[in-house]
Parts: sequence; structure tokens; C-alpha cells
Amino acid sequence: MSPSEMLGKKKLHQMVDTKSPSTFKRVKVDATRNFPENCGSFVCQNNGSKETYLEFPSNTKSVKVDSTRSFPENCGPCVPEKKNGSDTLCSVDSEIKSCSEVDMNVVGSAEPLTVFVPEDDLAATGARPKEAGDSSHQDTSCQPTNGNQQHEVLVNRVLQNPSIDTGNTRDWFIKDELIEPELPAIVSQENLIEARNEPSKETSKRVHYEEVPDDESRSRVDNDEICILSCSESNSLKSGLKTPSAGKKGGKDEIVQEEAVRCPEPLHKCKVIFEDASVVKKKQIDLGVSQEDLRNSAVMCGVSRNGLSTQHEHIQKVKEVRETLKLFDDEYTKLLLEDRAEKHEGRSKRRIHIEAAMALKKQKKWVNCEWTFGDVPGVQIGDQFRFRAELVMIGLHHQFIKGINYVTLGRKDVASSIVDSGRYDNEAISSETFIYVGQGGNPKVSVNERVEDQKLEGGNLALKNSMDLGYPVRVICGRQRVNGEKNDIRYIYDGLYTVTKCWEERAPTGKYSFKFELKRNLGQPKLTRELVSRPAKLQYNKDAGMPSNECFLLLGMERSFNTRGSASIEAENRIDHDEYLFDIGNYDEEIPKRNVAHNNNLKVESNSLMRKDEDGFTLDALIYGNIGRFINHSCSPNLYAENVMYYHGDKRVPHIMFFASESIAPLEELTYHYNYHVDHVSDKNGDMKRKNCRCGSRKCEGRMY
Ligand SMILES: C[S@@+](CC[C@H](N)C(=O)[O-])C[C@H]1O[C@@H](n2cnc3c(N)ncnc32)[C@H](O)[C@@H]1O
Repeated sequence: MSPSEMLGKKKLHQMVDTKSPSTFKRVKVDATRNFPENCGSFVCQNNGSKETYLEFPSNTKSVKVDSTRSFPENCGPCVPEKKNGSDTLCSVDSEIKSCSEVDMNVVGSAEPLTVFVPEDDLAATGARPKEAGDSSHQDTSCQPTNGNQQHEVLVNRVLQNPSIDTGNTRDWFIKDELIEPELPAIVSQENLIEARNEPSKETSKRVHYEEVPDDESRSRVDNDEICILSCSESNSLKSGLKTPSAGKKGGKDEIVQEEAVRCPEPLHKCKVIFEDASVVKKKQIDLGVSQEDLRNSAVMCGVSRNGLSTQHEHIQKVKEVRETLKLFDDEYTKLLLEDRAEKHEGRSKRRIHIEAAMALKKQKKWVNCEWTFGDVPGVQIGDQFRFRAELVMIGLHHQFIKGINYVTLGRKDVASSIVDSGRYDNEAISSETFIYVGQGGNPKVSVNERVEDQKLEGGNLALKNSMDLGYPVRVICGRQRVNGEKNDIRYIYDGLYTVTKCWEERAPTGKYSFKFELKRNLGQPKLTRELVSRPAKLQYNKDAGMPSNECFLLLGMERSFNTRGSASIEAENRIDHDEYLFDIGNYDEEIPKRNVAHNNNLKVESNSLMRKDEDGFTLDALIYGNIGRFINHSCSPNLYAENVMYYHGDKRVPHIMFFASESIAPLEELTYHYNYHVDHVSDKNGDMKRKNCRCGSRKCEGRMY
């Protein structure tokens, strides 16, 4: 069952299809004729069992088409229109004249495509109308349905012979398969409007308007006028606000207001809220979906991985994300080492993580660049990151610095994600609800700036709009780790939340702050709450002698070392089976020395620290040990080891614990990096030892040491 079937087609998740070239095949069409520019943004074709969509450039010419004909049903919801010098798309409500149909051939396509051309422009195309009765090129899926006269023409002799290159060709895109795009529901706080990208049902699905008494509507929509409109690939729409004629029961709908609205991304249906108080009617569209349903739907969308329709696609996306993060590790480590080699006096001013991310951007290695509401493909709840740059590269949050990430939808800014960095006084209400303090006026953040009242603008306004519209917000928690090192932060993807309340409150500074209540959407995998607990500082449980709110996995490694000092010496004598030896304790150097060839950042920060040999101990798991000793080495490991102290405070004999450095699929082998260094391992006689590595990872250089 496809995710959309699972969801009963109620997709809340909003993923804007930016028509990434990677999902399209390039075709060449003749640009000497302008007719496609004048037509709708989609042309569909029945190509055997598949339907294909031809996408037209958005710099369209002015055109008016006949809304009484239902061609937009089949050929895309909108038809471009030029108004006041700027491109807009008219909705099917708009004043429309007439349109005709032509065929064109696309190189590589067996069938001609049928497109619609305004009659006025037919002459300009030089296209020859097809003989009446000749149905050889008819595409049933694109037929106007009201029997209006069709002008079907063959327009492109050049393209019938693809070998002739006129030098006037343009690249367009054609989808190689029908992917049902995920255009999730657009919701208001109390209402859910299902918006699907199904052009063929566009007209029949148009939302009905329900008249709501003025007093009720005022409390519900506050002088806003709402209507549902179409918008398409040119990222803009012209909305016609349609209301039943005032006072005329059963009267014909009429457009009382028209307004051009720019959409940030193509959407097929938009809810447009007109804030012009002069508009008479107030309406609310009630599809009977509660806020609770909405929150569940949001979660469901998350589960469906943003519409990635198969498990295969999901796994593929996870791999892409991992690959990007690994490449980032490589680049980051490279730049870090370069920076250290430059021997900066004092602290380096370079922001290496951002530099590394930008280098990957240049190489087009970022993933999920399209704007997404809801979960992000390939990213799972609980995933952890070291840098905000990593969040940006994988599309979880699009801001390197700012905590609230938002996009303009219609005329409103709407938040898609927030980073709860722990620098504001956010508080937990329960394990599923917390209060997020708006941005601005925080002396902890803007140290040199005067503390002022927060303003309802930018991110704060976007969060309020998210509340009004009921959009899900991704929450990423930035938390300092247990060792309390200043820069040792982890960003953890906590899941989708809904903003449920917003108010102003006087802060301890005496200035006003905006506060937002966020509730975690239901049905999401539970996180160890402590991992993202608020306030940020991790607590130390004195009785247990261990961190009380850090999640860790204890393998129960038995003590296979003996009393102080003697194991170091003894380990040297066991060097021939050194693969089972694990040095522990007393790490005192910060610069990675043994790890330079290993670019997994998590390793760099853990096992890369150098031990004071004279003081340390070594675990020998050859004869006695627990399951940890069966973990093989890999050059692309999925675990990393940490020293963890509990039961006692002797740093020389910490427990070694393994943590997942990425999501691990069931039955996937657990591996960590042994941190050997090629040509740096010798036997007890001092002779260099070699061991081939058989981890099989793409990054493997063939030798373990
Ligand atoms: C700690 S043990 C790991 C478990 C071991 N494979 C076993 O089955 O008992 C280390 C031993 O596994 C071998 N080993 C682990 N990872 C390896 C790799 N990537 N390539 C070659 N040998 C590996 C080492 O040579 C060593 O003999």
C-alpha cells in the first residue's frame, strides 16, 4: 500500500516540488514557435500506461483562456496570464476567453503531445489546424469536455525529424514517470483543506464556500476573507476571490476581489487570506477536521517520509543524507587540519563548518534543497548533528544562524523549523509540550545590543502564522553534552510540533518577549526525553555517580585489566593479538593525532585524543570479554566509542561505551573505527606490522594498519 493510500489521501505534509532536474528527462522542443509559452504549465499525455507531464517555462506570454471549458482539469490547473507587467497565473475563476489544442512532437517521445493554444496565437505559430475528424493525434486525457470546437494542429515539422537542429531549441523537462507529487493539505487552525496535485480532478474538487455568520466569522477568521485558488509552476497565482452574490440566495458566484499573490513555490491549491477589511463576506471552510486530526495527519505525513512512495526511495534518501554528512566530515576535517597547520595565533577566526558546507554546496552535494514542511526525507527523529551547517545541508533547517526558519507563502511568512538552542529561556511544560521564546531582545544572544521588546515580525510572526494555519514545525534541539565543553553541542531532530498558543510576556529584563506553546505531534517515535530536556544543562546524579539525563547504551564491558599500572606493560607483551586490545582512560590531548586519516567527525572527537601512556590501562578482550569484542573495524563505522564514568571517579578506568553515529537498520553490522594508523603499528620487537582491512566500505583504503 502506498503511503498516500495509507493516509487515505489526507496528506498534510507540504512538499513543494521544485522540479529538480534530476527527476526529469531533458527533451528538446522547437522554440521557434512560441505556442507552448501561451499554454498551461502542464501538458499531459497518455503514454501507454504512463502519463507524462511536459512542463513549460514560466516566462509566459499573456493569454486568456476559456474557463467554461474544463481543459485545465486535464492540462494543469492554471494558465499563465500577464497582468501589469508581471507574470501571474489566472485561476479557473478568472476572466477567460478561448483556447485551442495543438499537437507537438517531442524528441524521444513516441506520441505527440497535445497542448492548448489560445486561438489568437494560433496564427502566430503558423500551425496548421488538423483536419476535422482526424483523431490520430488526439489525447483523450487532454480533451476539453464541453464540446467546444477544437483546433488541433500539427505545429512542428522540424521536430518530426529530430536530427535537424535548428539552433533554436530550448531545454524543457519531461517527467519520465508519473510521480504523485506530495502537495499536502493546507490547513487553518480549525480546518483542513485537502489539496492534492491531481490536475484532472481540479475542478470537481474545488472547495465549496460555506457562509458563516459575521459575528462567528469574526471570532474565527478575524476579518479575513478566504478562498481556495489554484497556483502553478510559475510560482505565482492570480487569485479571484469568489463569493456567492450578497443577498441573492442561490445567486451566481461572482468575483469580488482579485489579487495577484506570489507563491514561493508551486502549489496547486492555495488558501489565500485577504486581510482587507472592506471585503464584505467572511467565510470559513470547514471540512470537519479537528486540530487533533491535524496533528495526527502531520505525523502520518512524517511517517510517509514526505511521500517517498516506496521503502526503496526512503532507503535511497537516507543514503543520500548520510553520504552528504560523510562528505561534510571529510571536508571539515581537511579544513580543520589545514587551519591547524597554519598555526594561527590564538583562536582561529575561520568558521570551518560553514566553509565545509559551502564547499559541498558548490559541488551540489546538498540534499533536500526544496522547501519542505513536515519531516525531511532521509532524516529520522533522534538523528544527531554536530553543526547547524549539517542541518542546512540536508534541508532540516535552512538557516546557519537564525533559530526560526520561515518561508513566504502567499503573503504570509510561515515557519517550517526552529532550533531550540538552549540560549533562550525555553521551558518544558511536559514531556510533549514546551514554551519557545521568540527571537530578539535576548542579552545572551545579542550581547552588544540594547535589549528591547521583541517585535511581532520575522520569525516571531512566522511562528504565529504557523499557529494560525496549523502548519507543523520541525523542532531541532541543540544541547550541550555531558562533559560540559563549551563547543560540544549536539543538534537532535526532535520531530514535528504544532504551535498551539502565542502570547506576550514581560521577561526578567523588563522587556516583552513573545512566547509560543508547542505541542509535539502525536504518534511520533519517542525520544529519550532527557536527550532534549529543557533546561539544557545535563544533570549529574551524585548518588549513581553518573549522568542522570544522558542517554547511553551500556555494553557491560567486564574489567579485563588488572591493578594499576601493570596492564600497560602487560599489554605490550600481548601485542601479537593486539586487535583485541583497547586503550582506555587518561586522555589529555585535544588534537587528533592517530586519527588524521579517519574523517568521521565523531571519531575525531572521541578516540582521537591521546592517552598518557604511563598512566593508562588497556582492555584485552581476547580471552575474556563481552559481546563488544566481536565488533569489527570499519573505515565507515556506524558506532563510536566513548569513555563513560560511573560507579567511581577514576578517569583512568572509564567504561567504554558504544554509541550509534547514524541510524542503523535492523541486521546491519555494528562497526567502529579501531583507530589504527597505517605504518604506525609495530610488534614487540619494534618491527612494523601490516594488516589488510576487509571492511568493504567505499572509503576503505585497504589497510587497517
Ligand atoms: C575485536 S575482534 C573483532 C571480532 C572478530 N572478527 C571475531 O570474529 O572474533 C578483532 C579481530 O577481527 C579482525 N577484524 C576486525 N575488523 C576487521 C577488518 N575490517 N578487516 C580485517 N580484519 C578485521 C581483526 O583482525 C581481529 O582479528
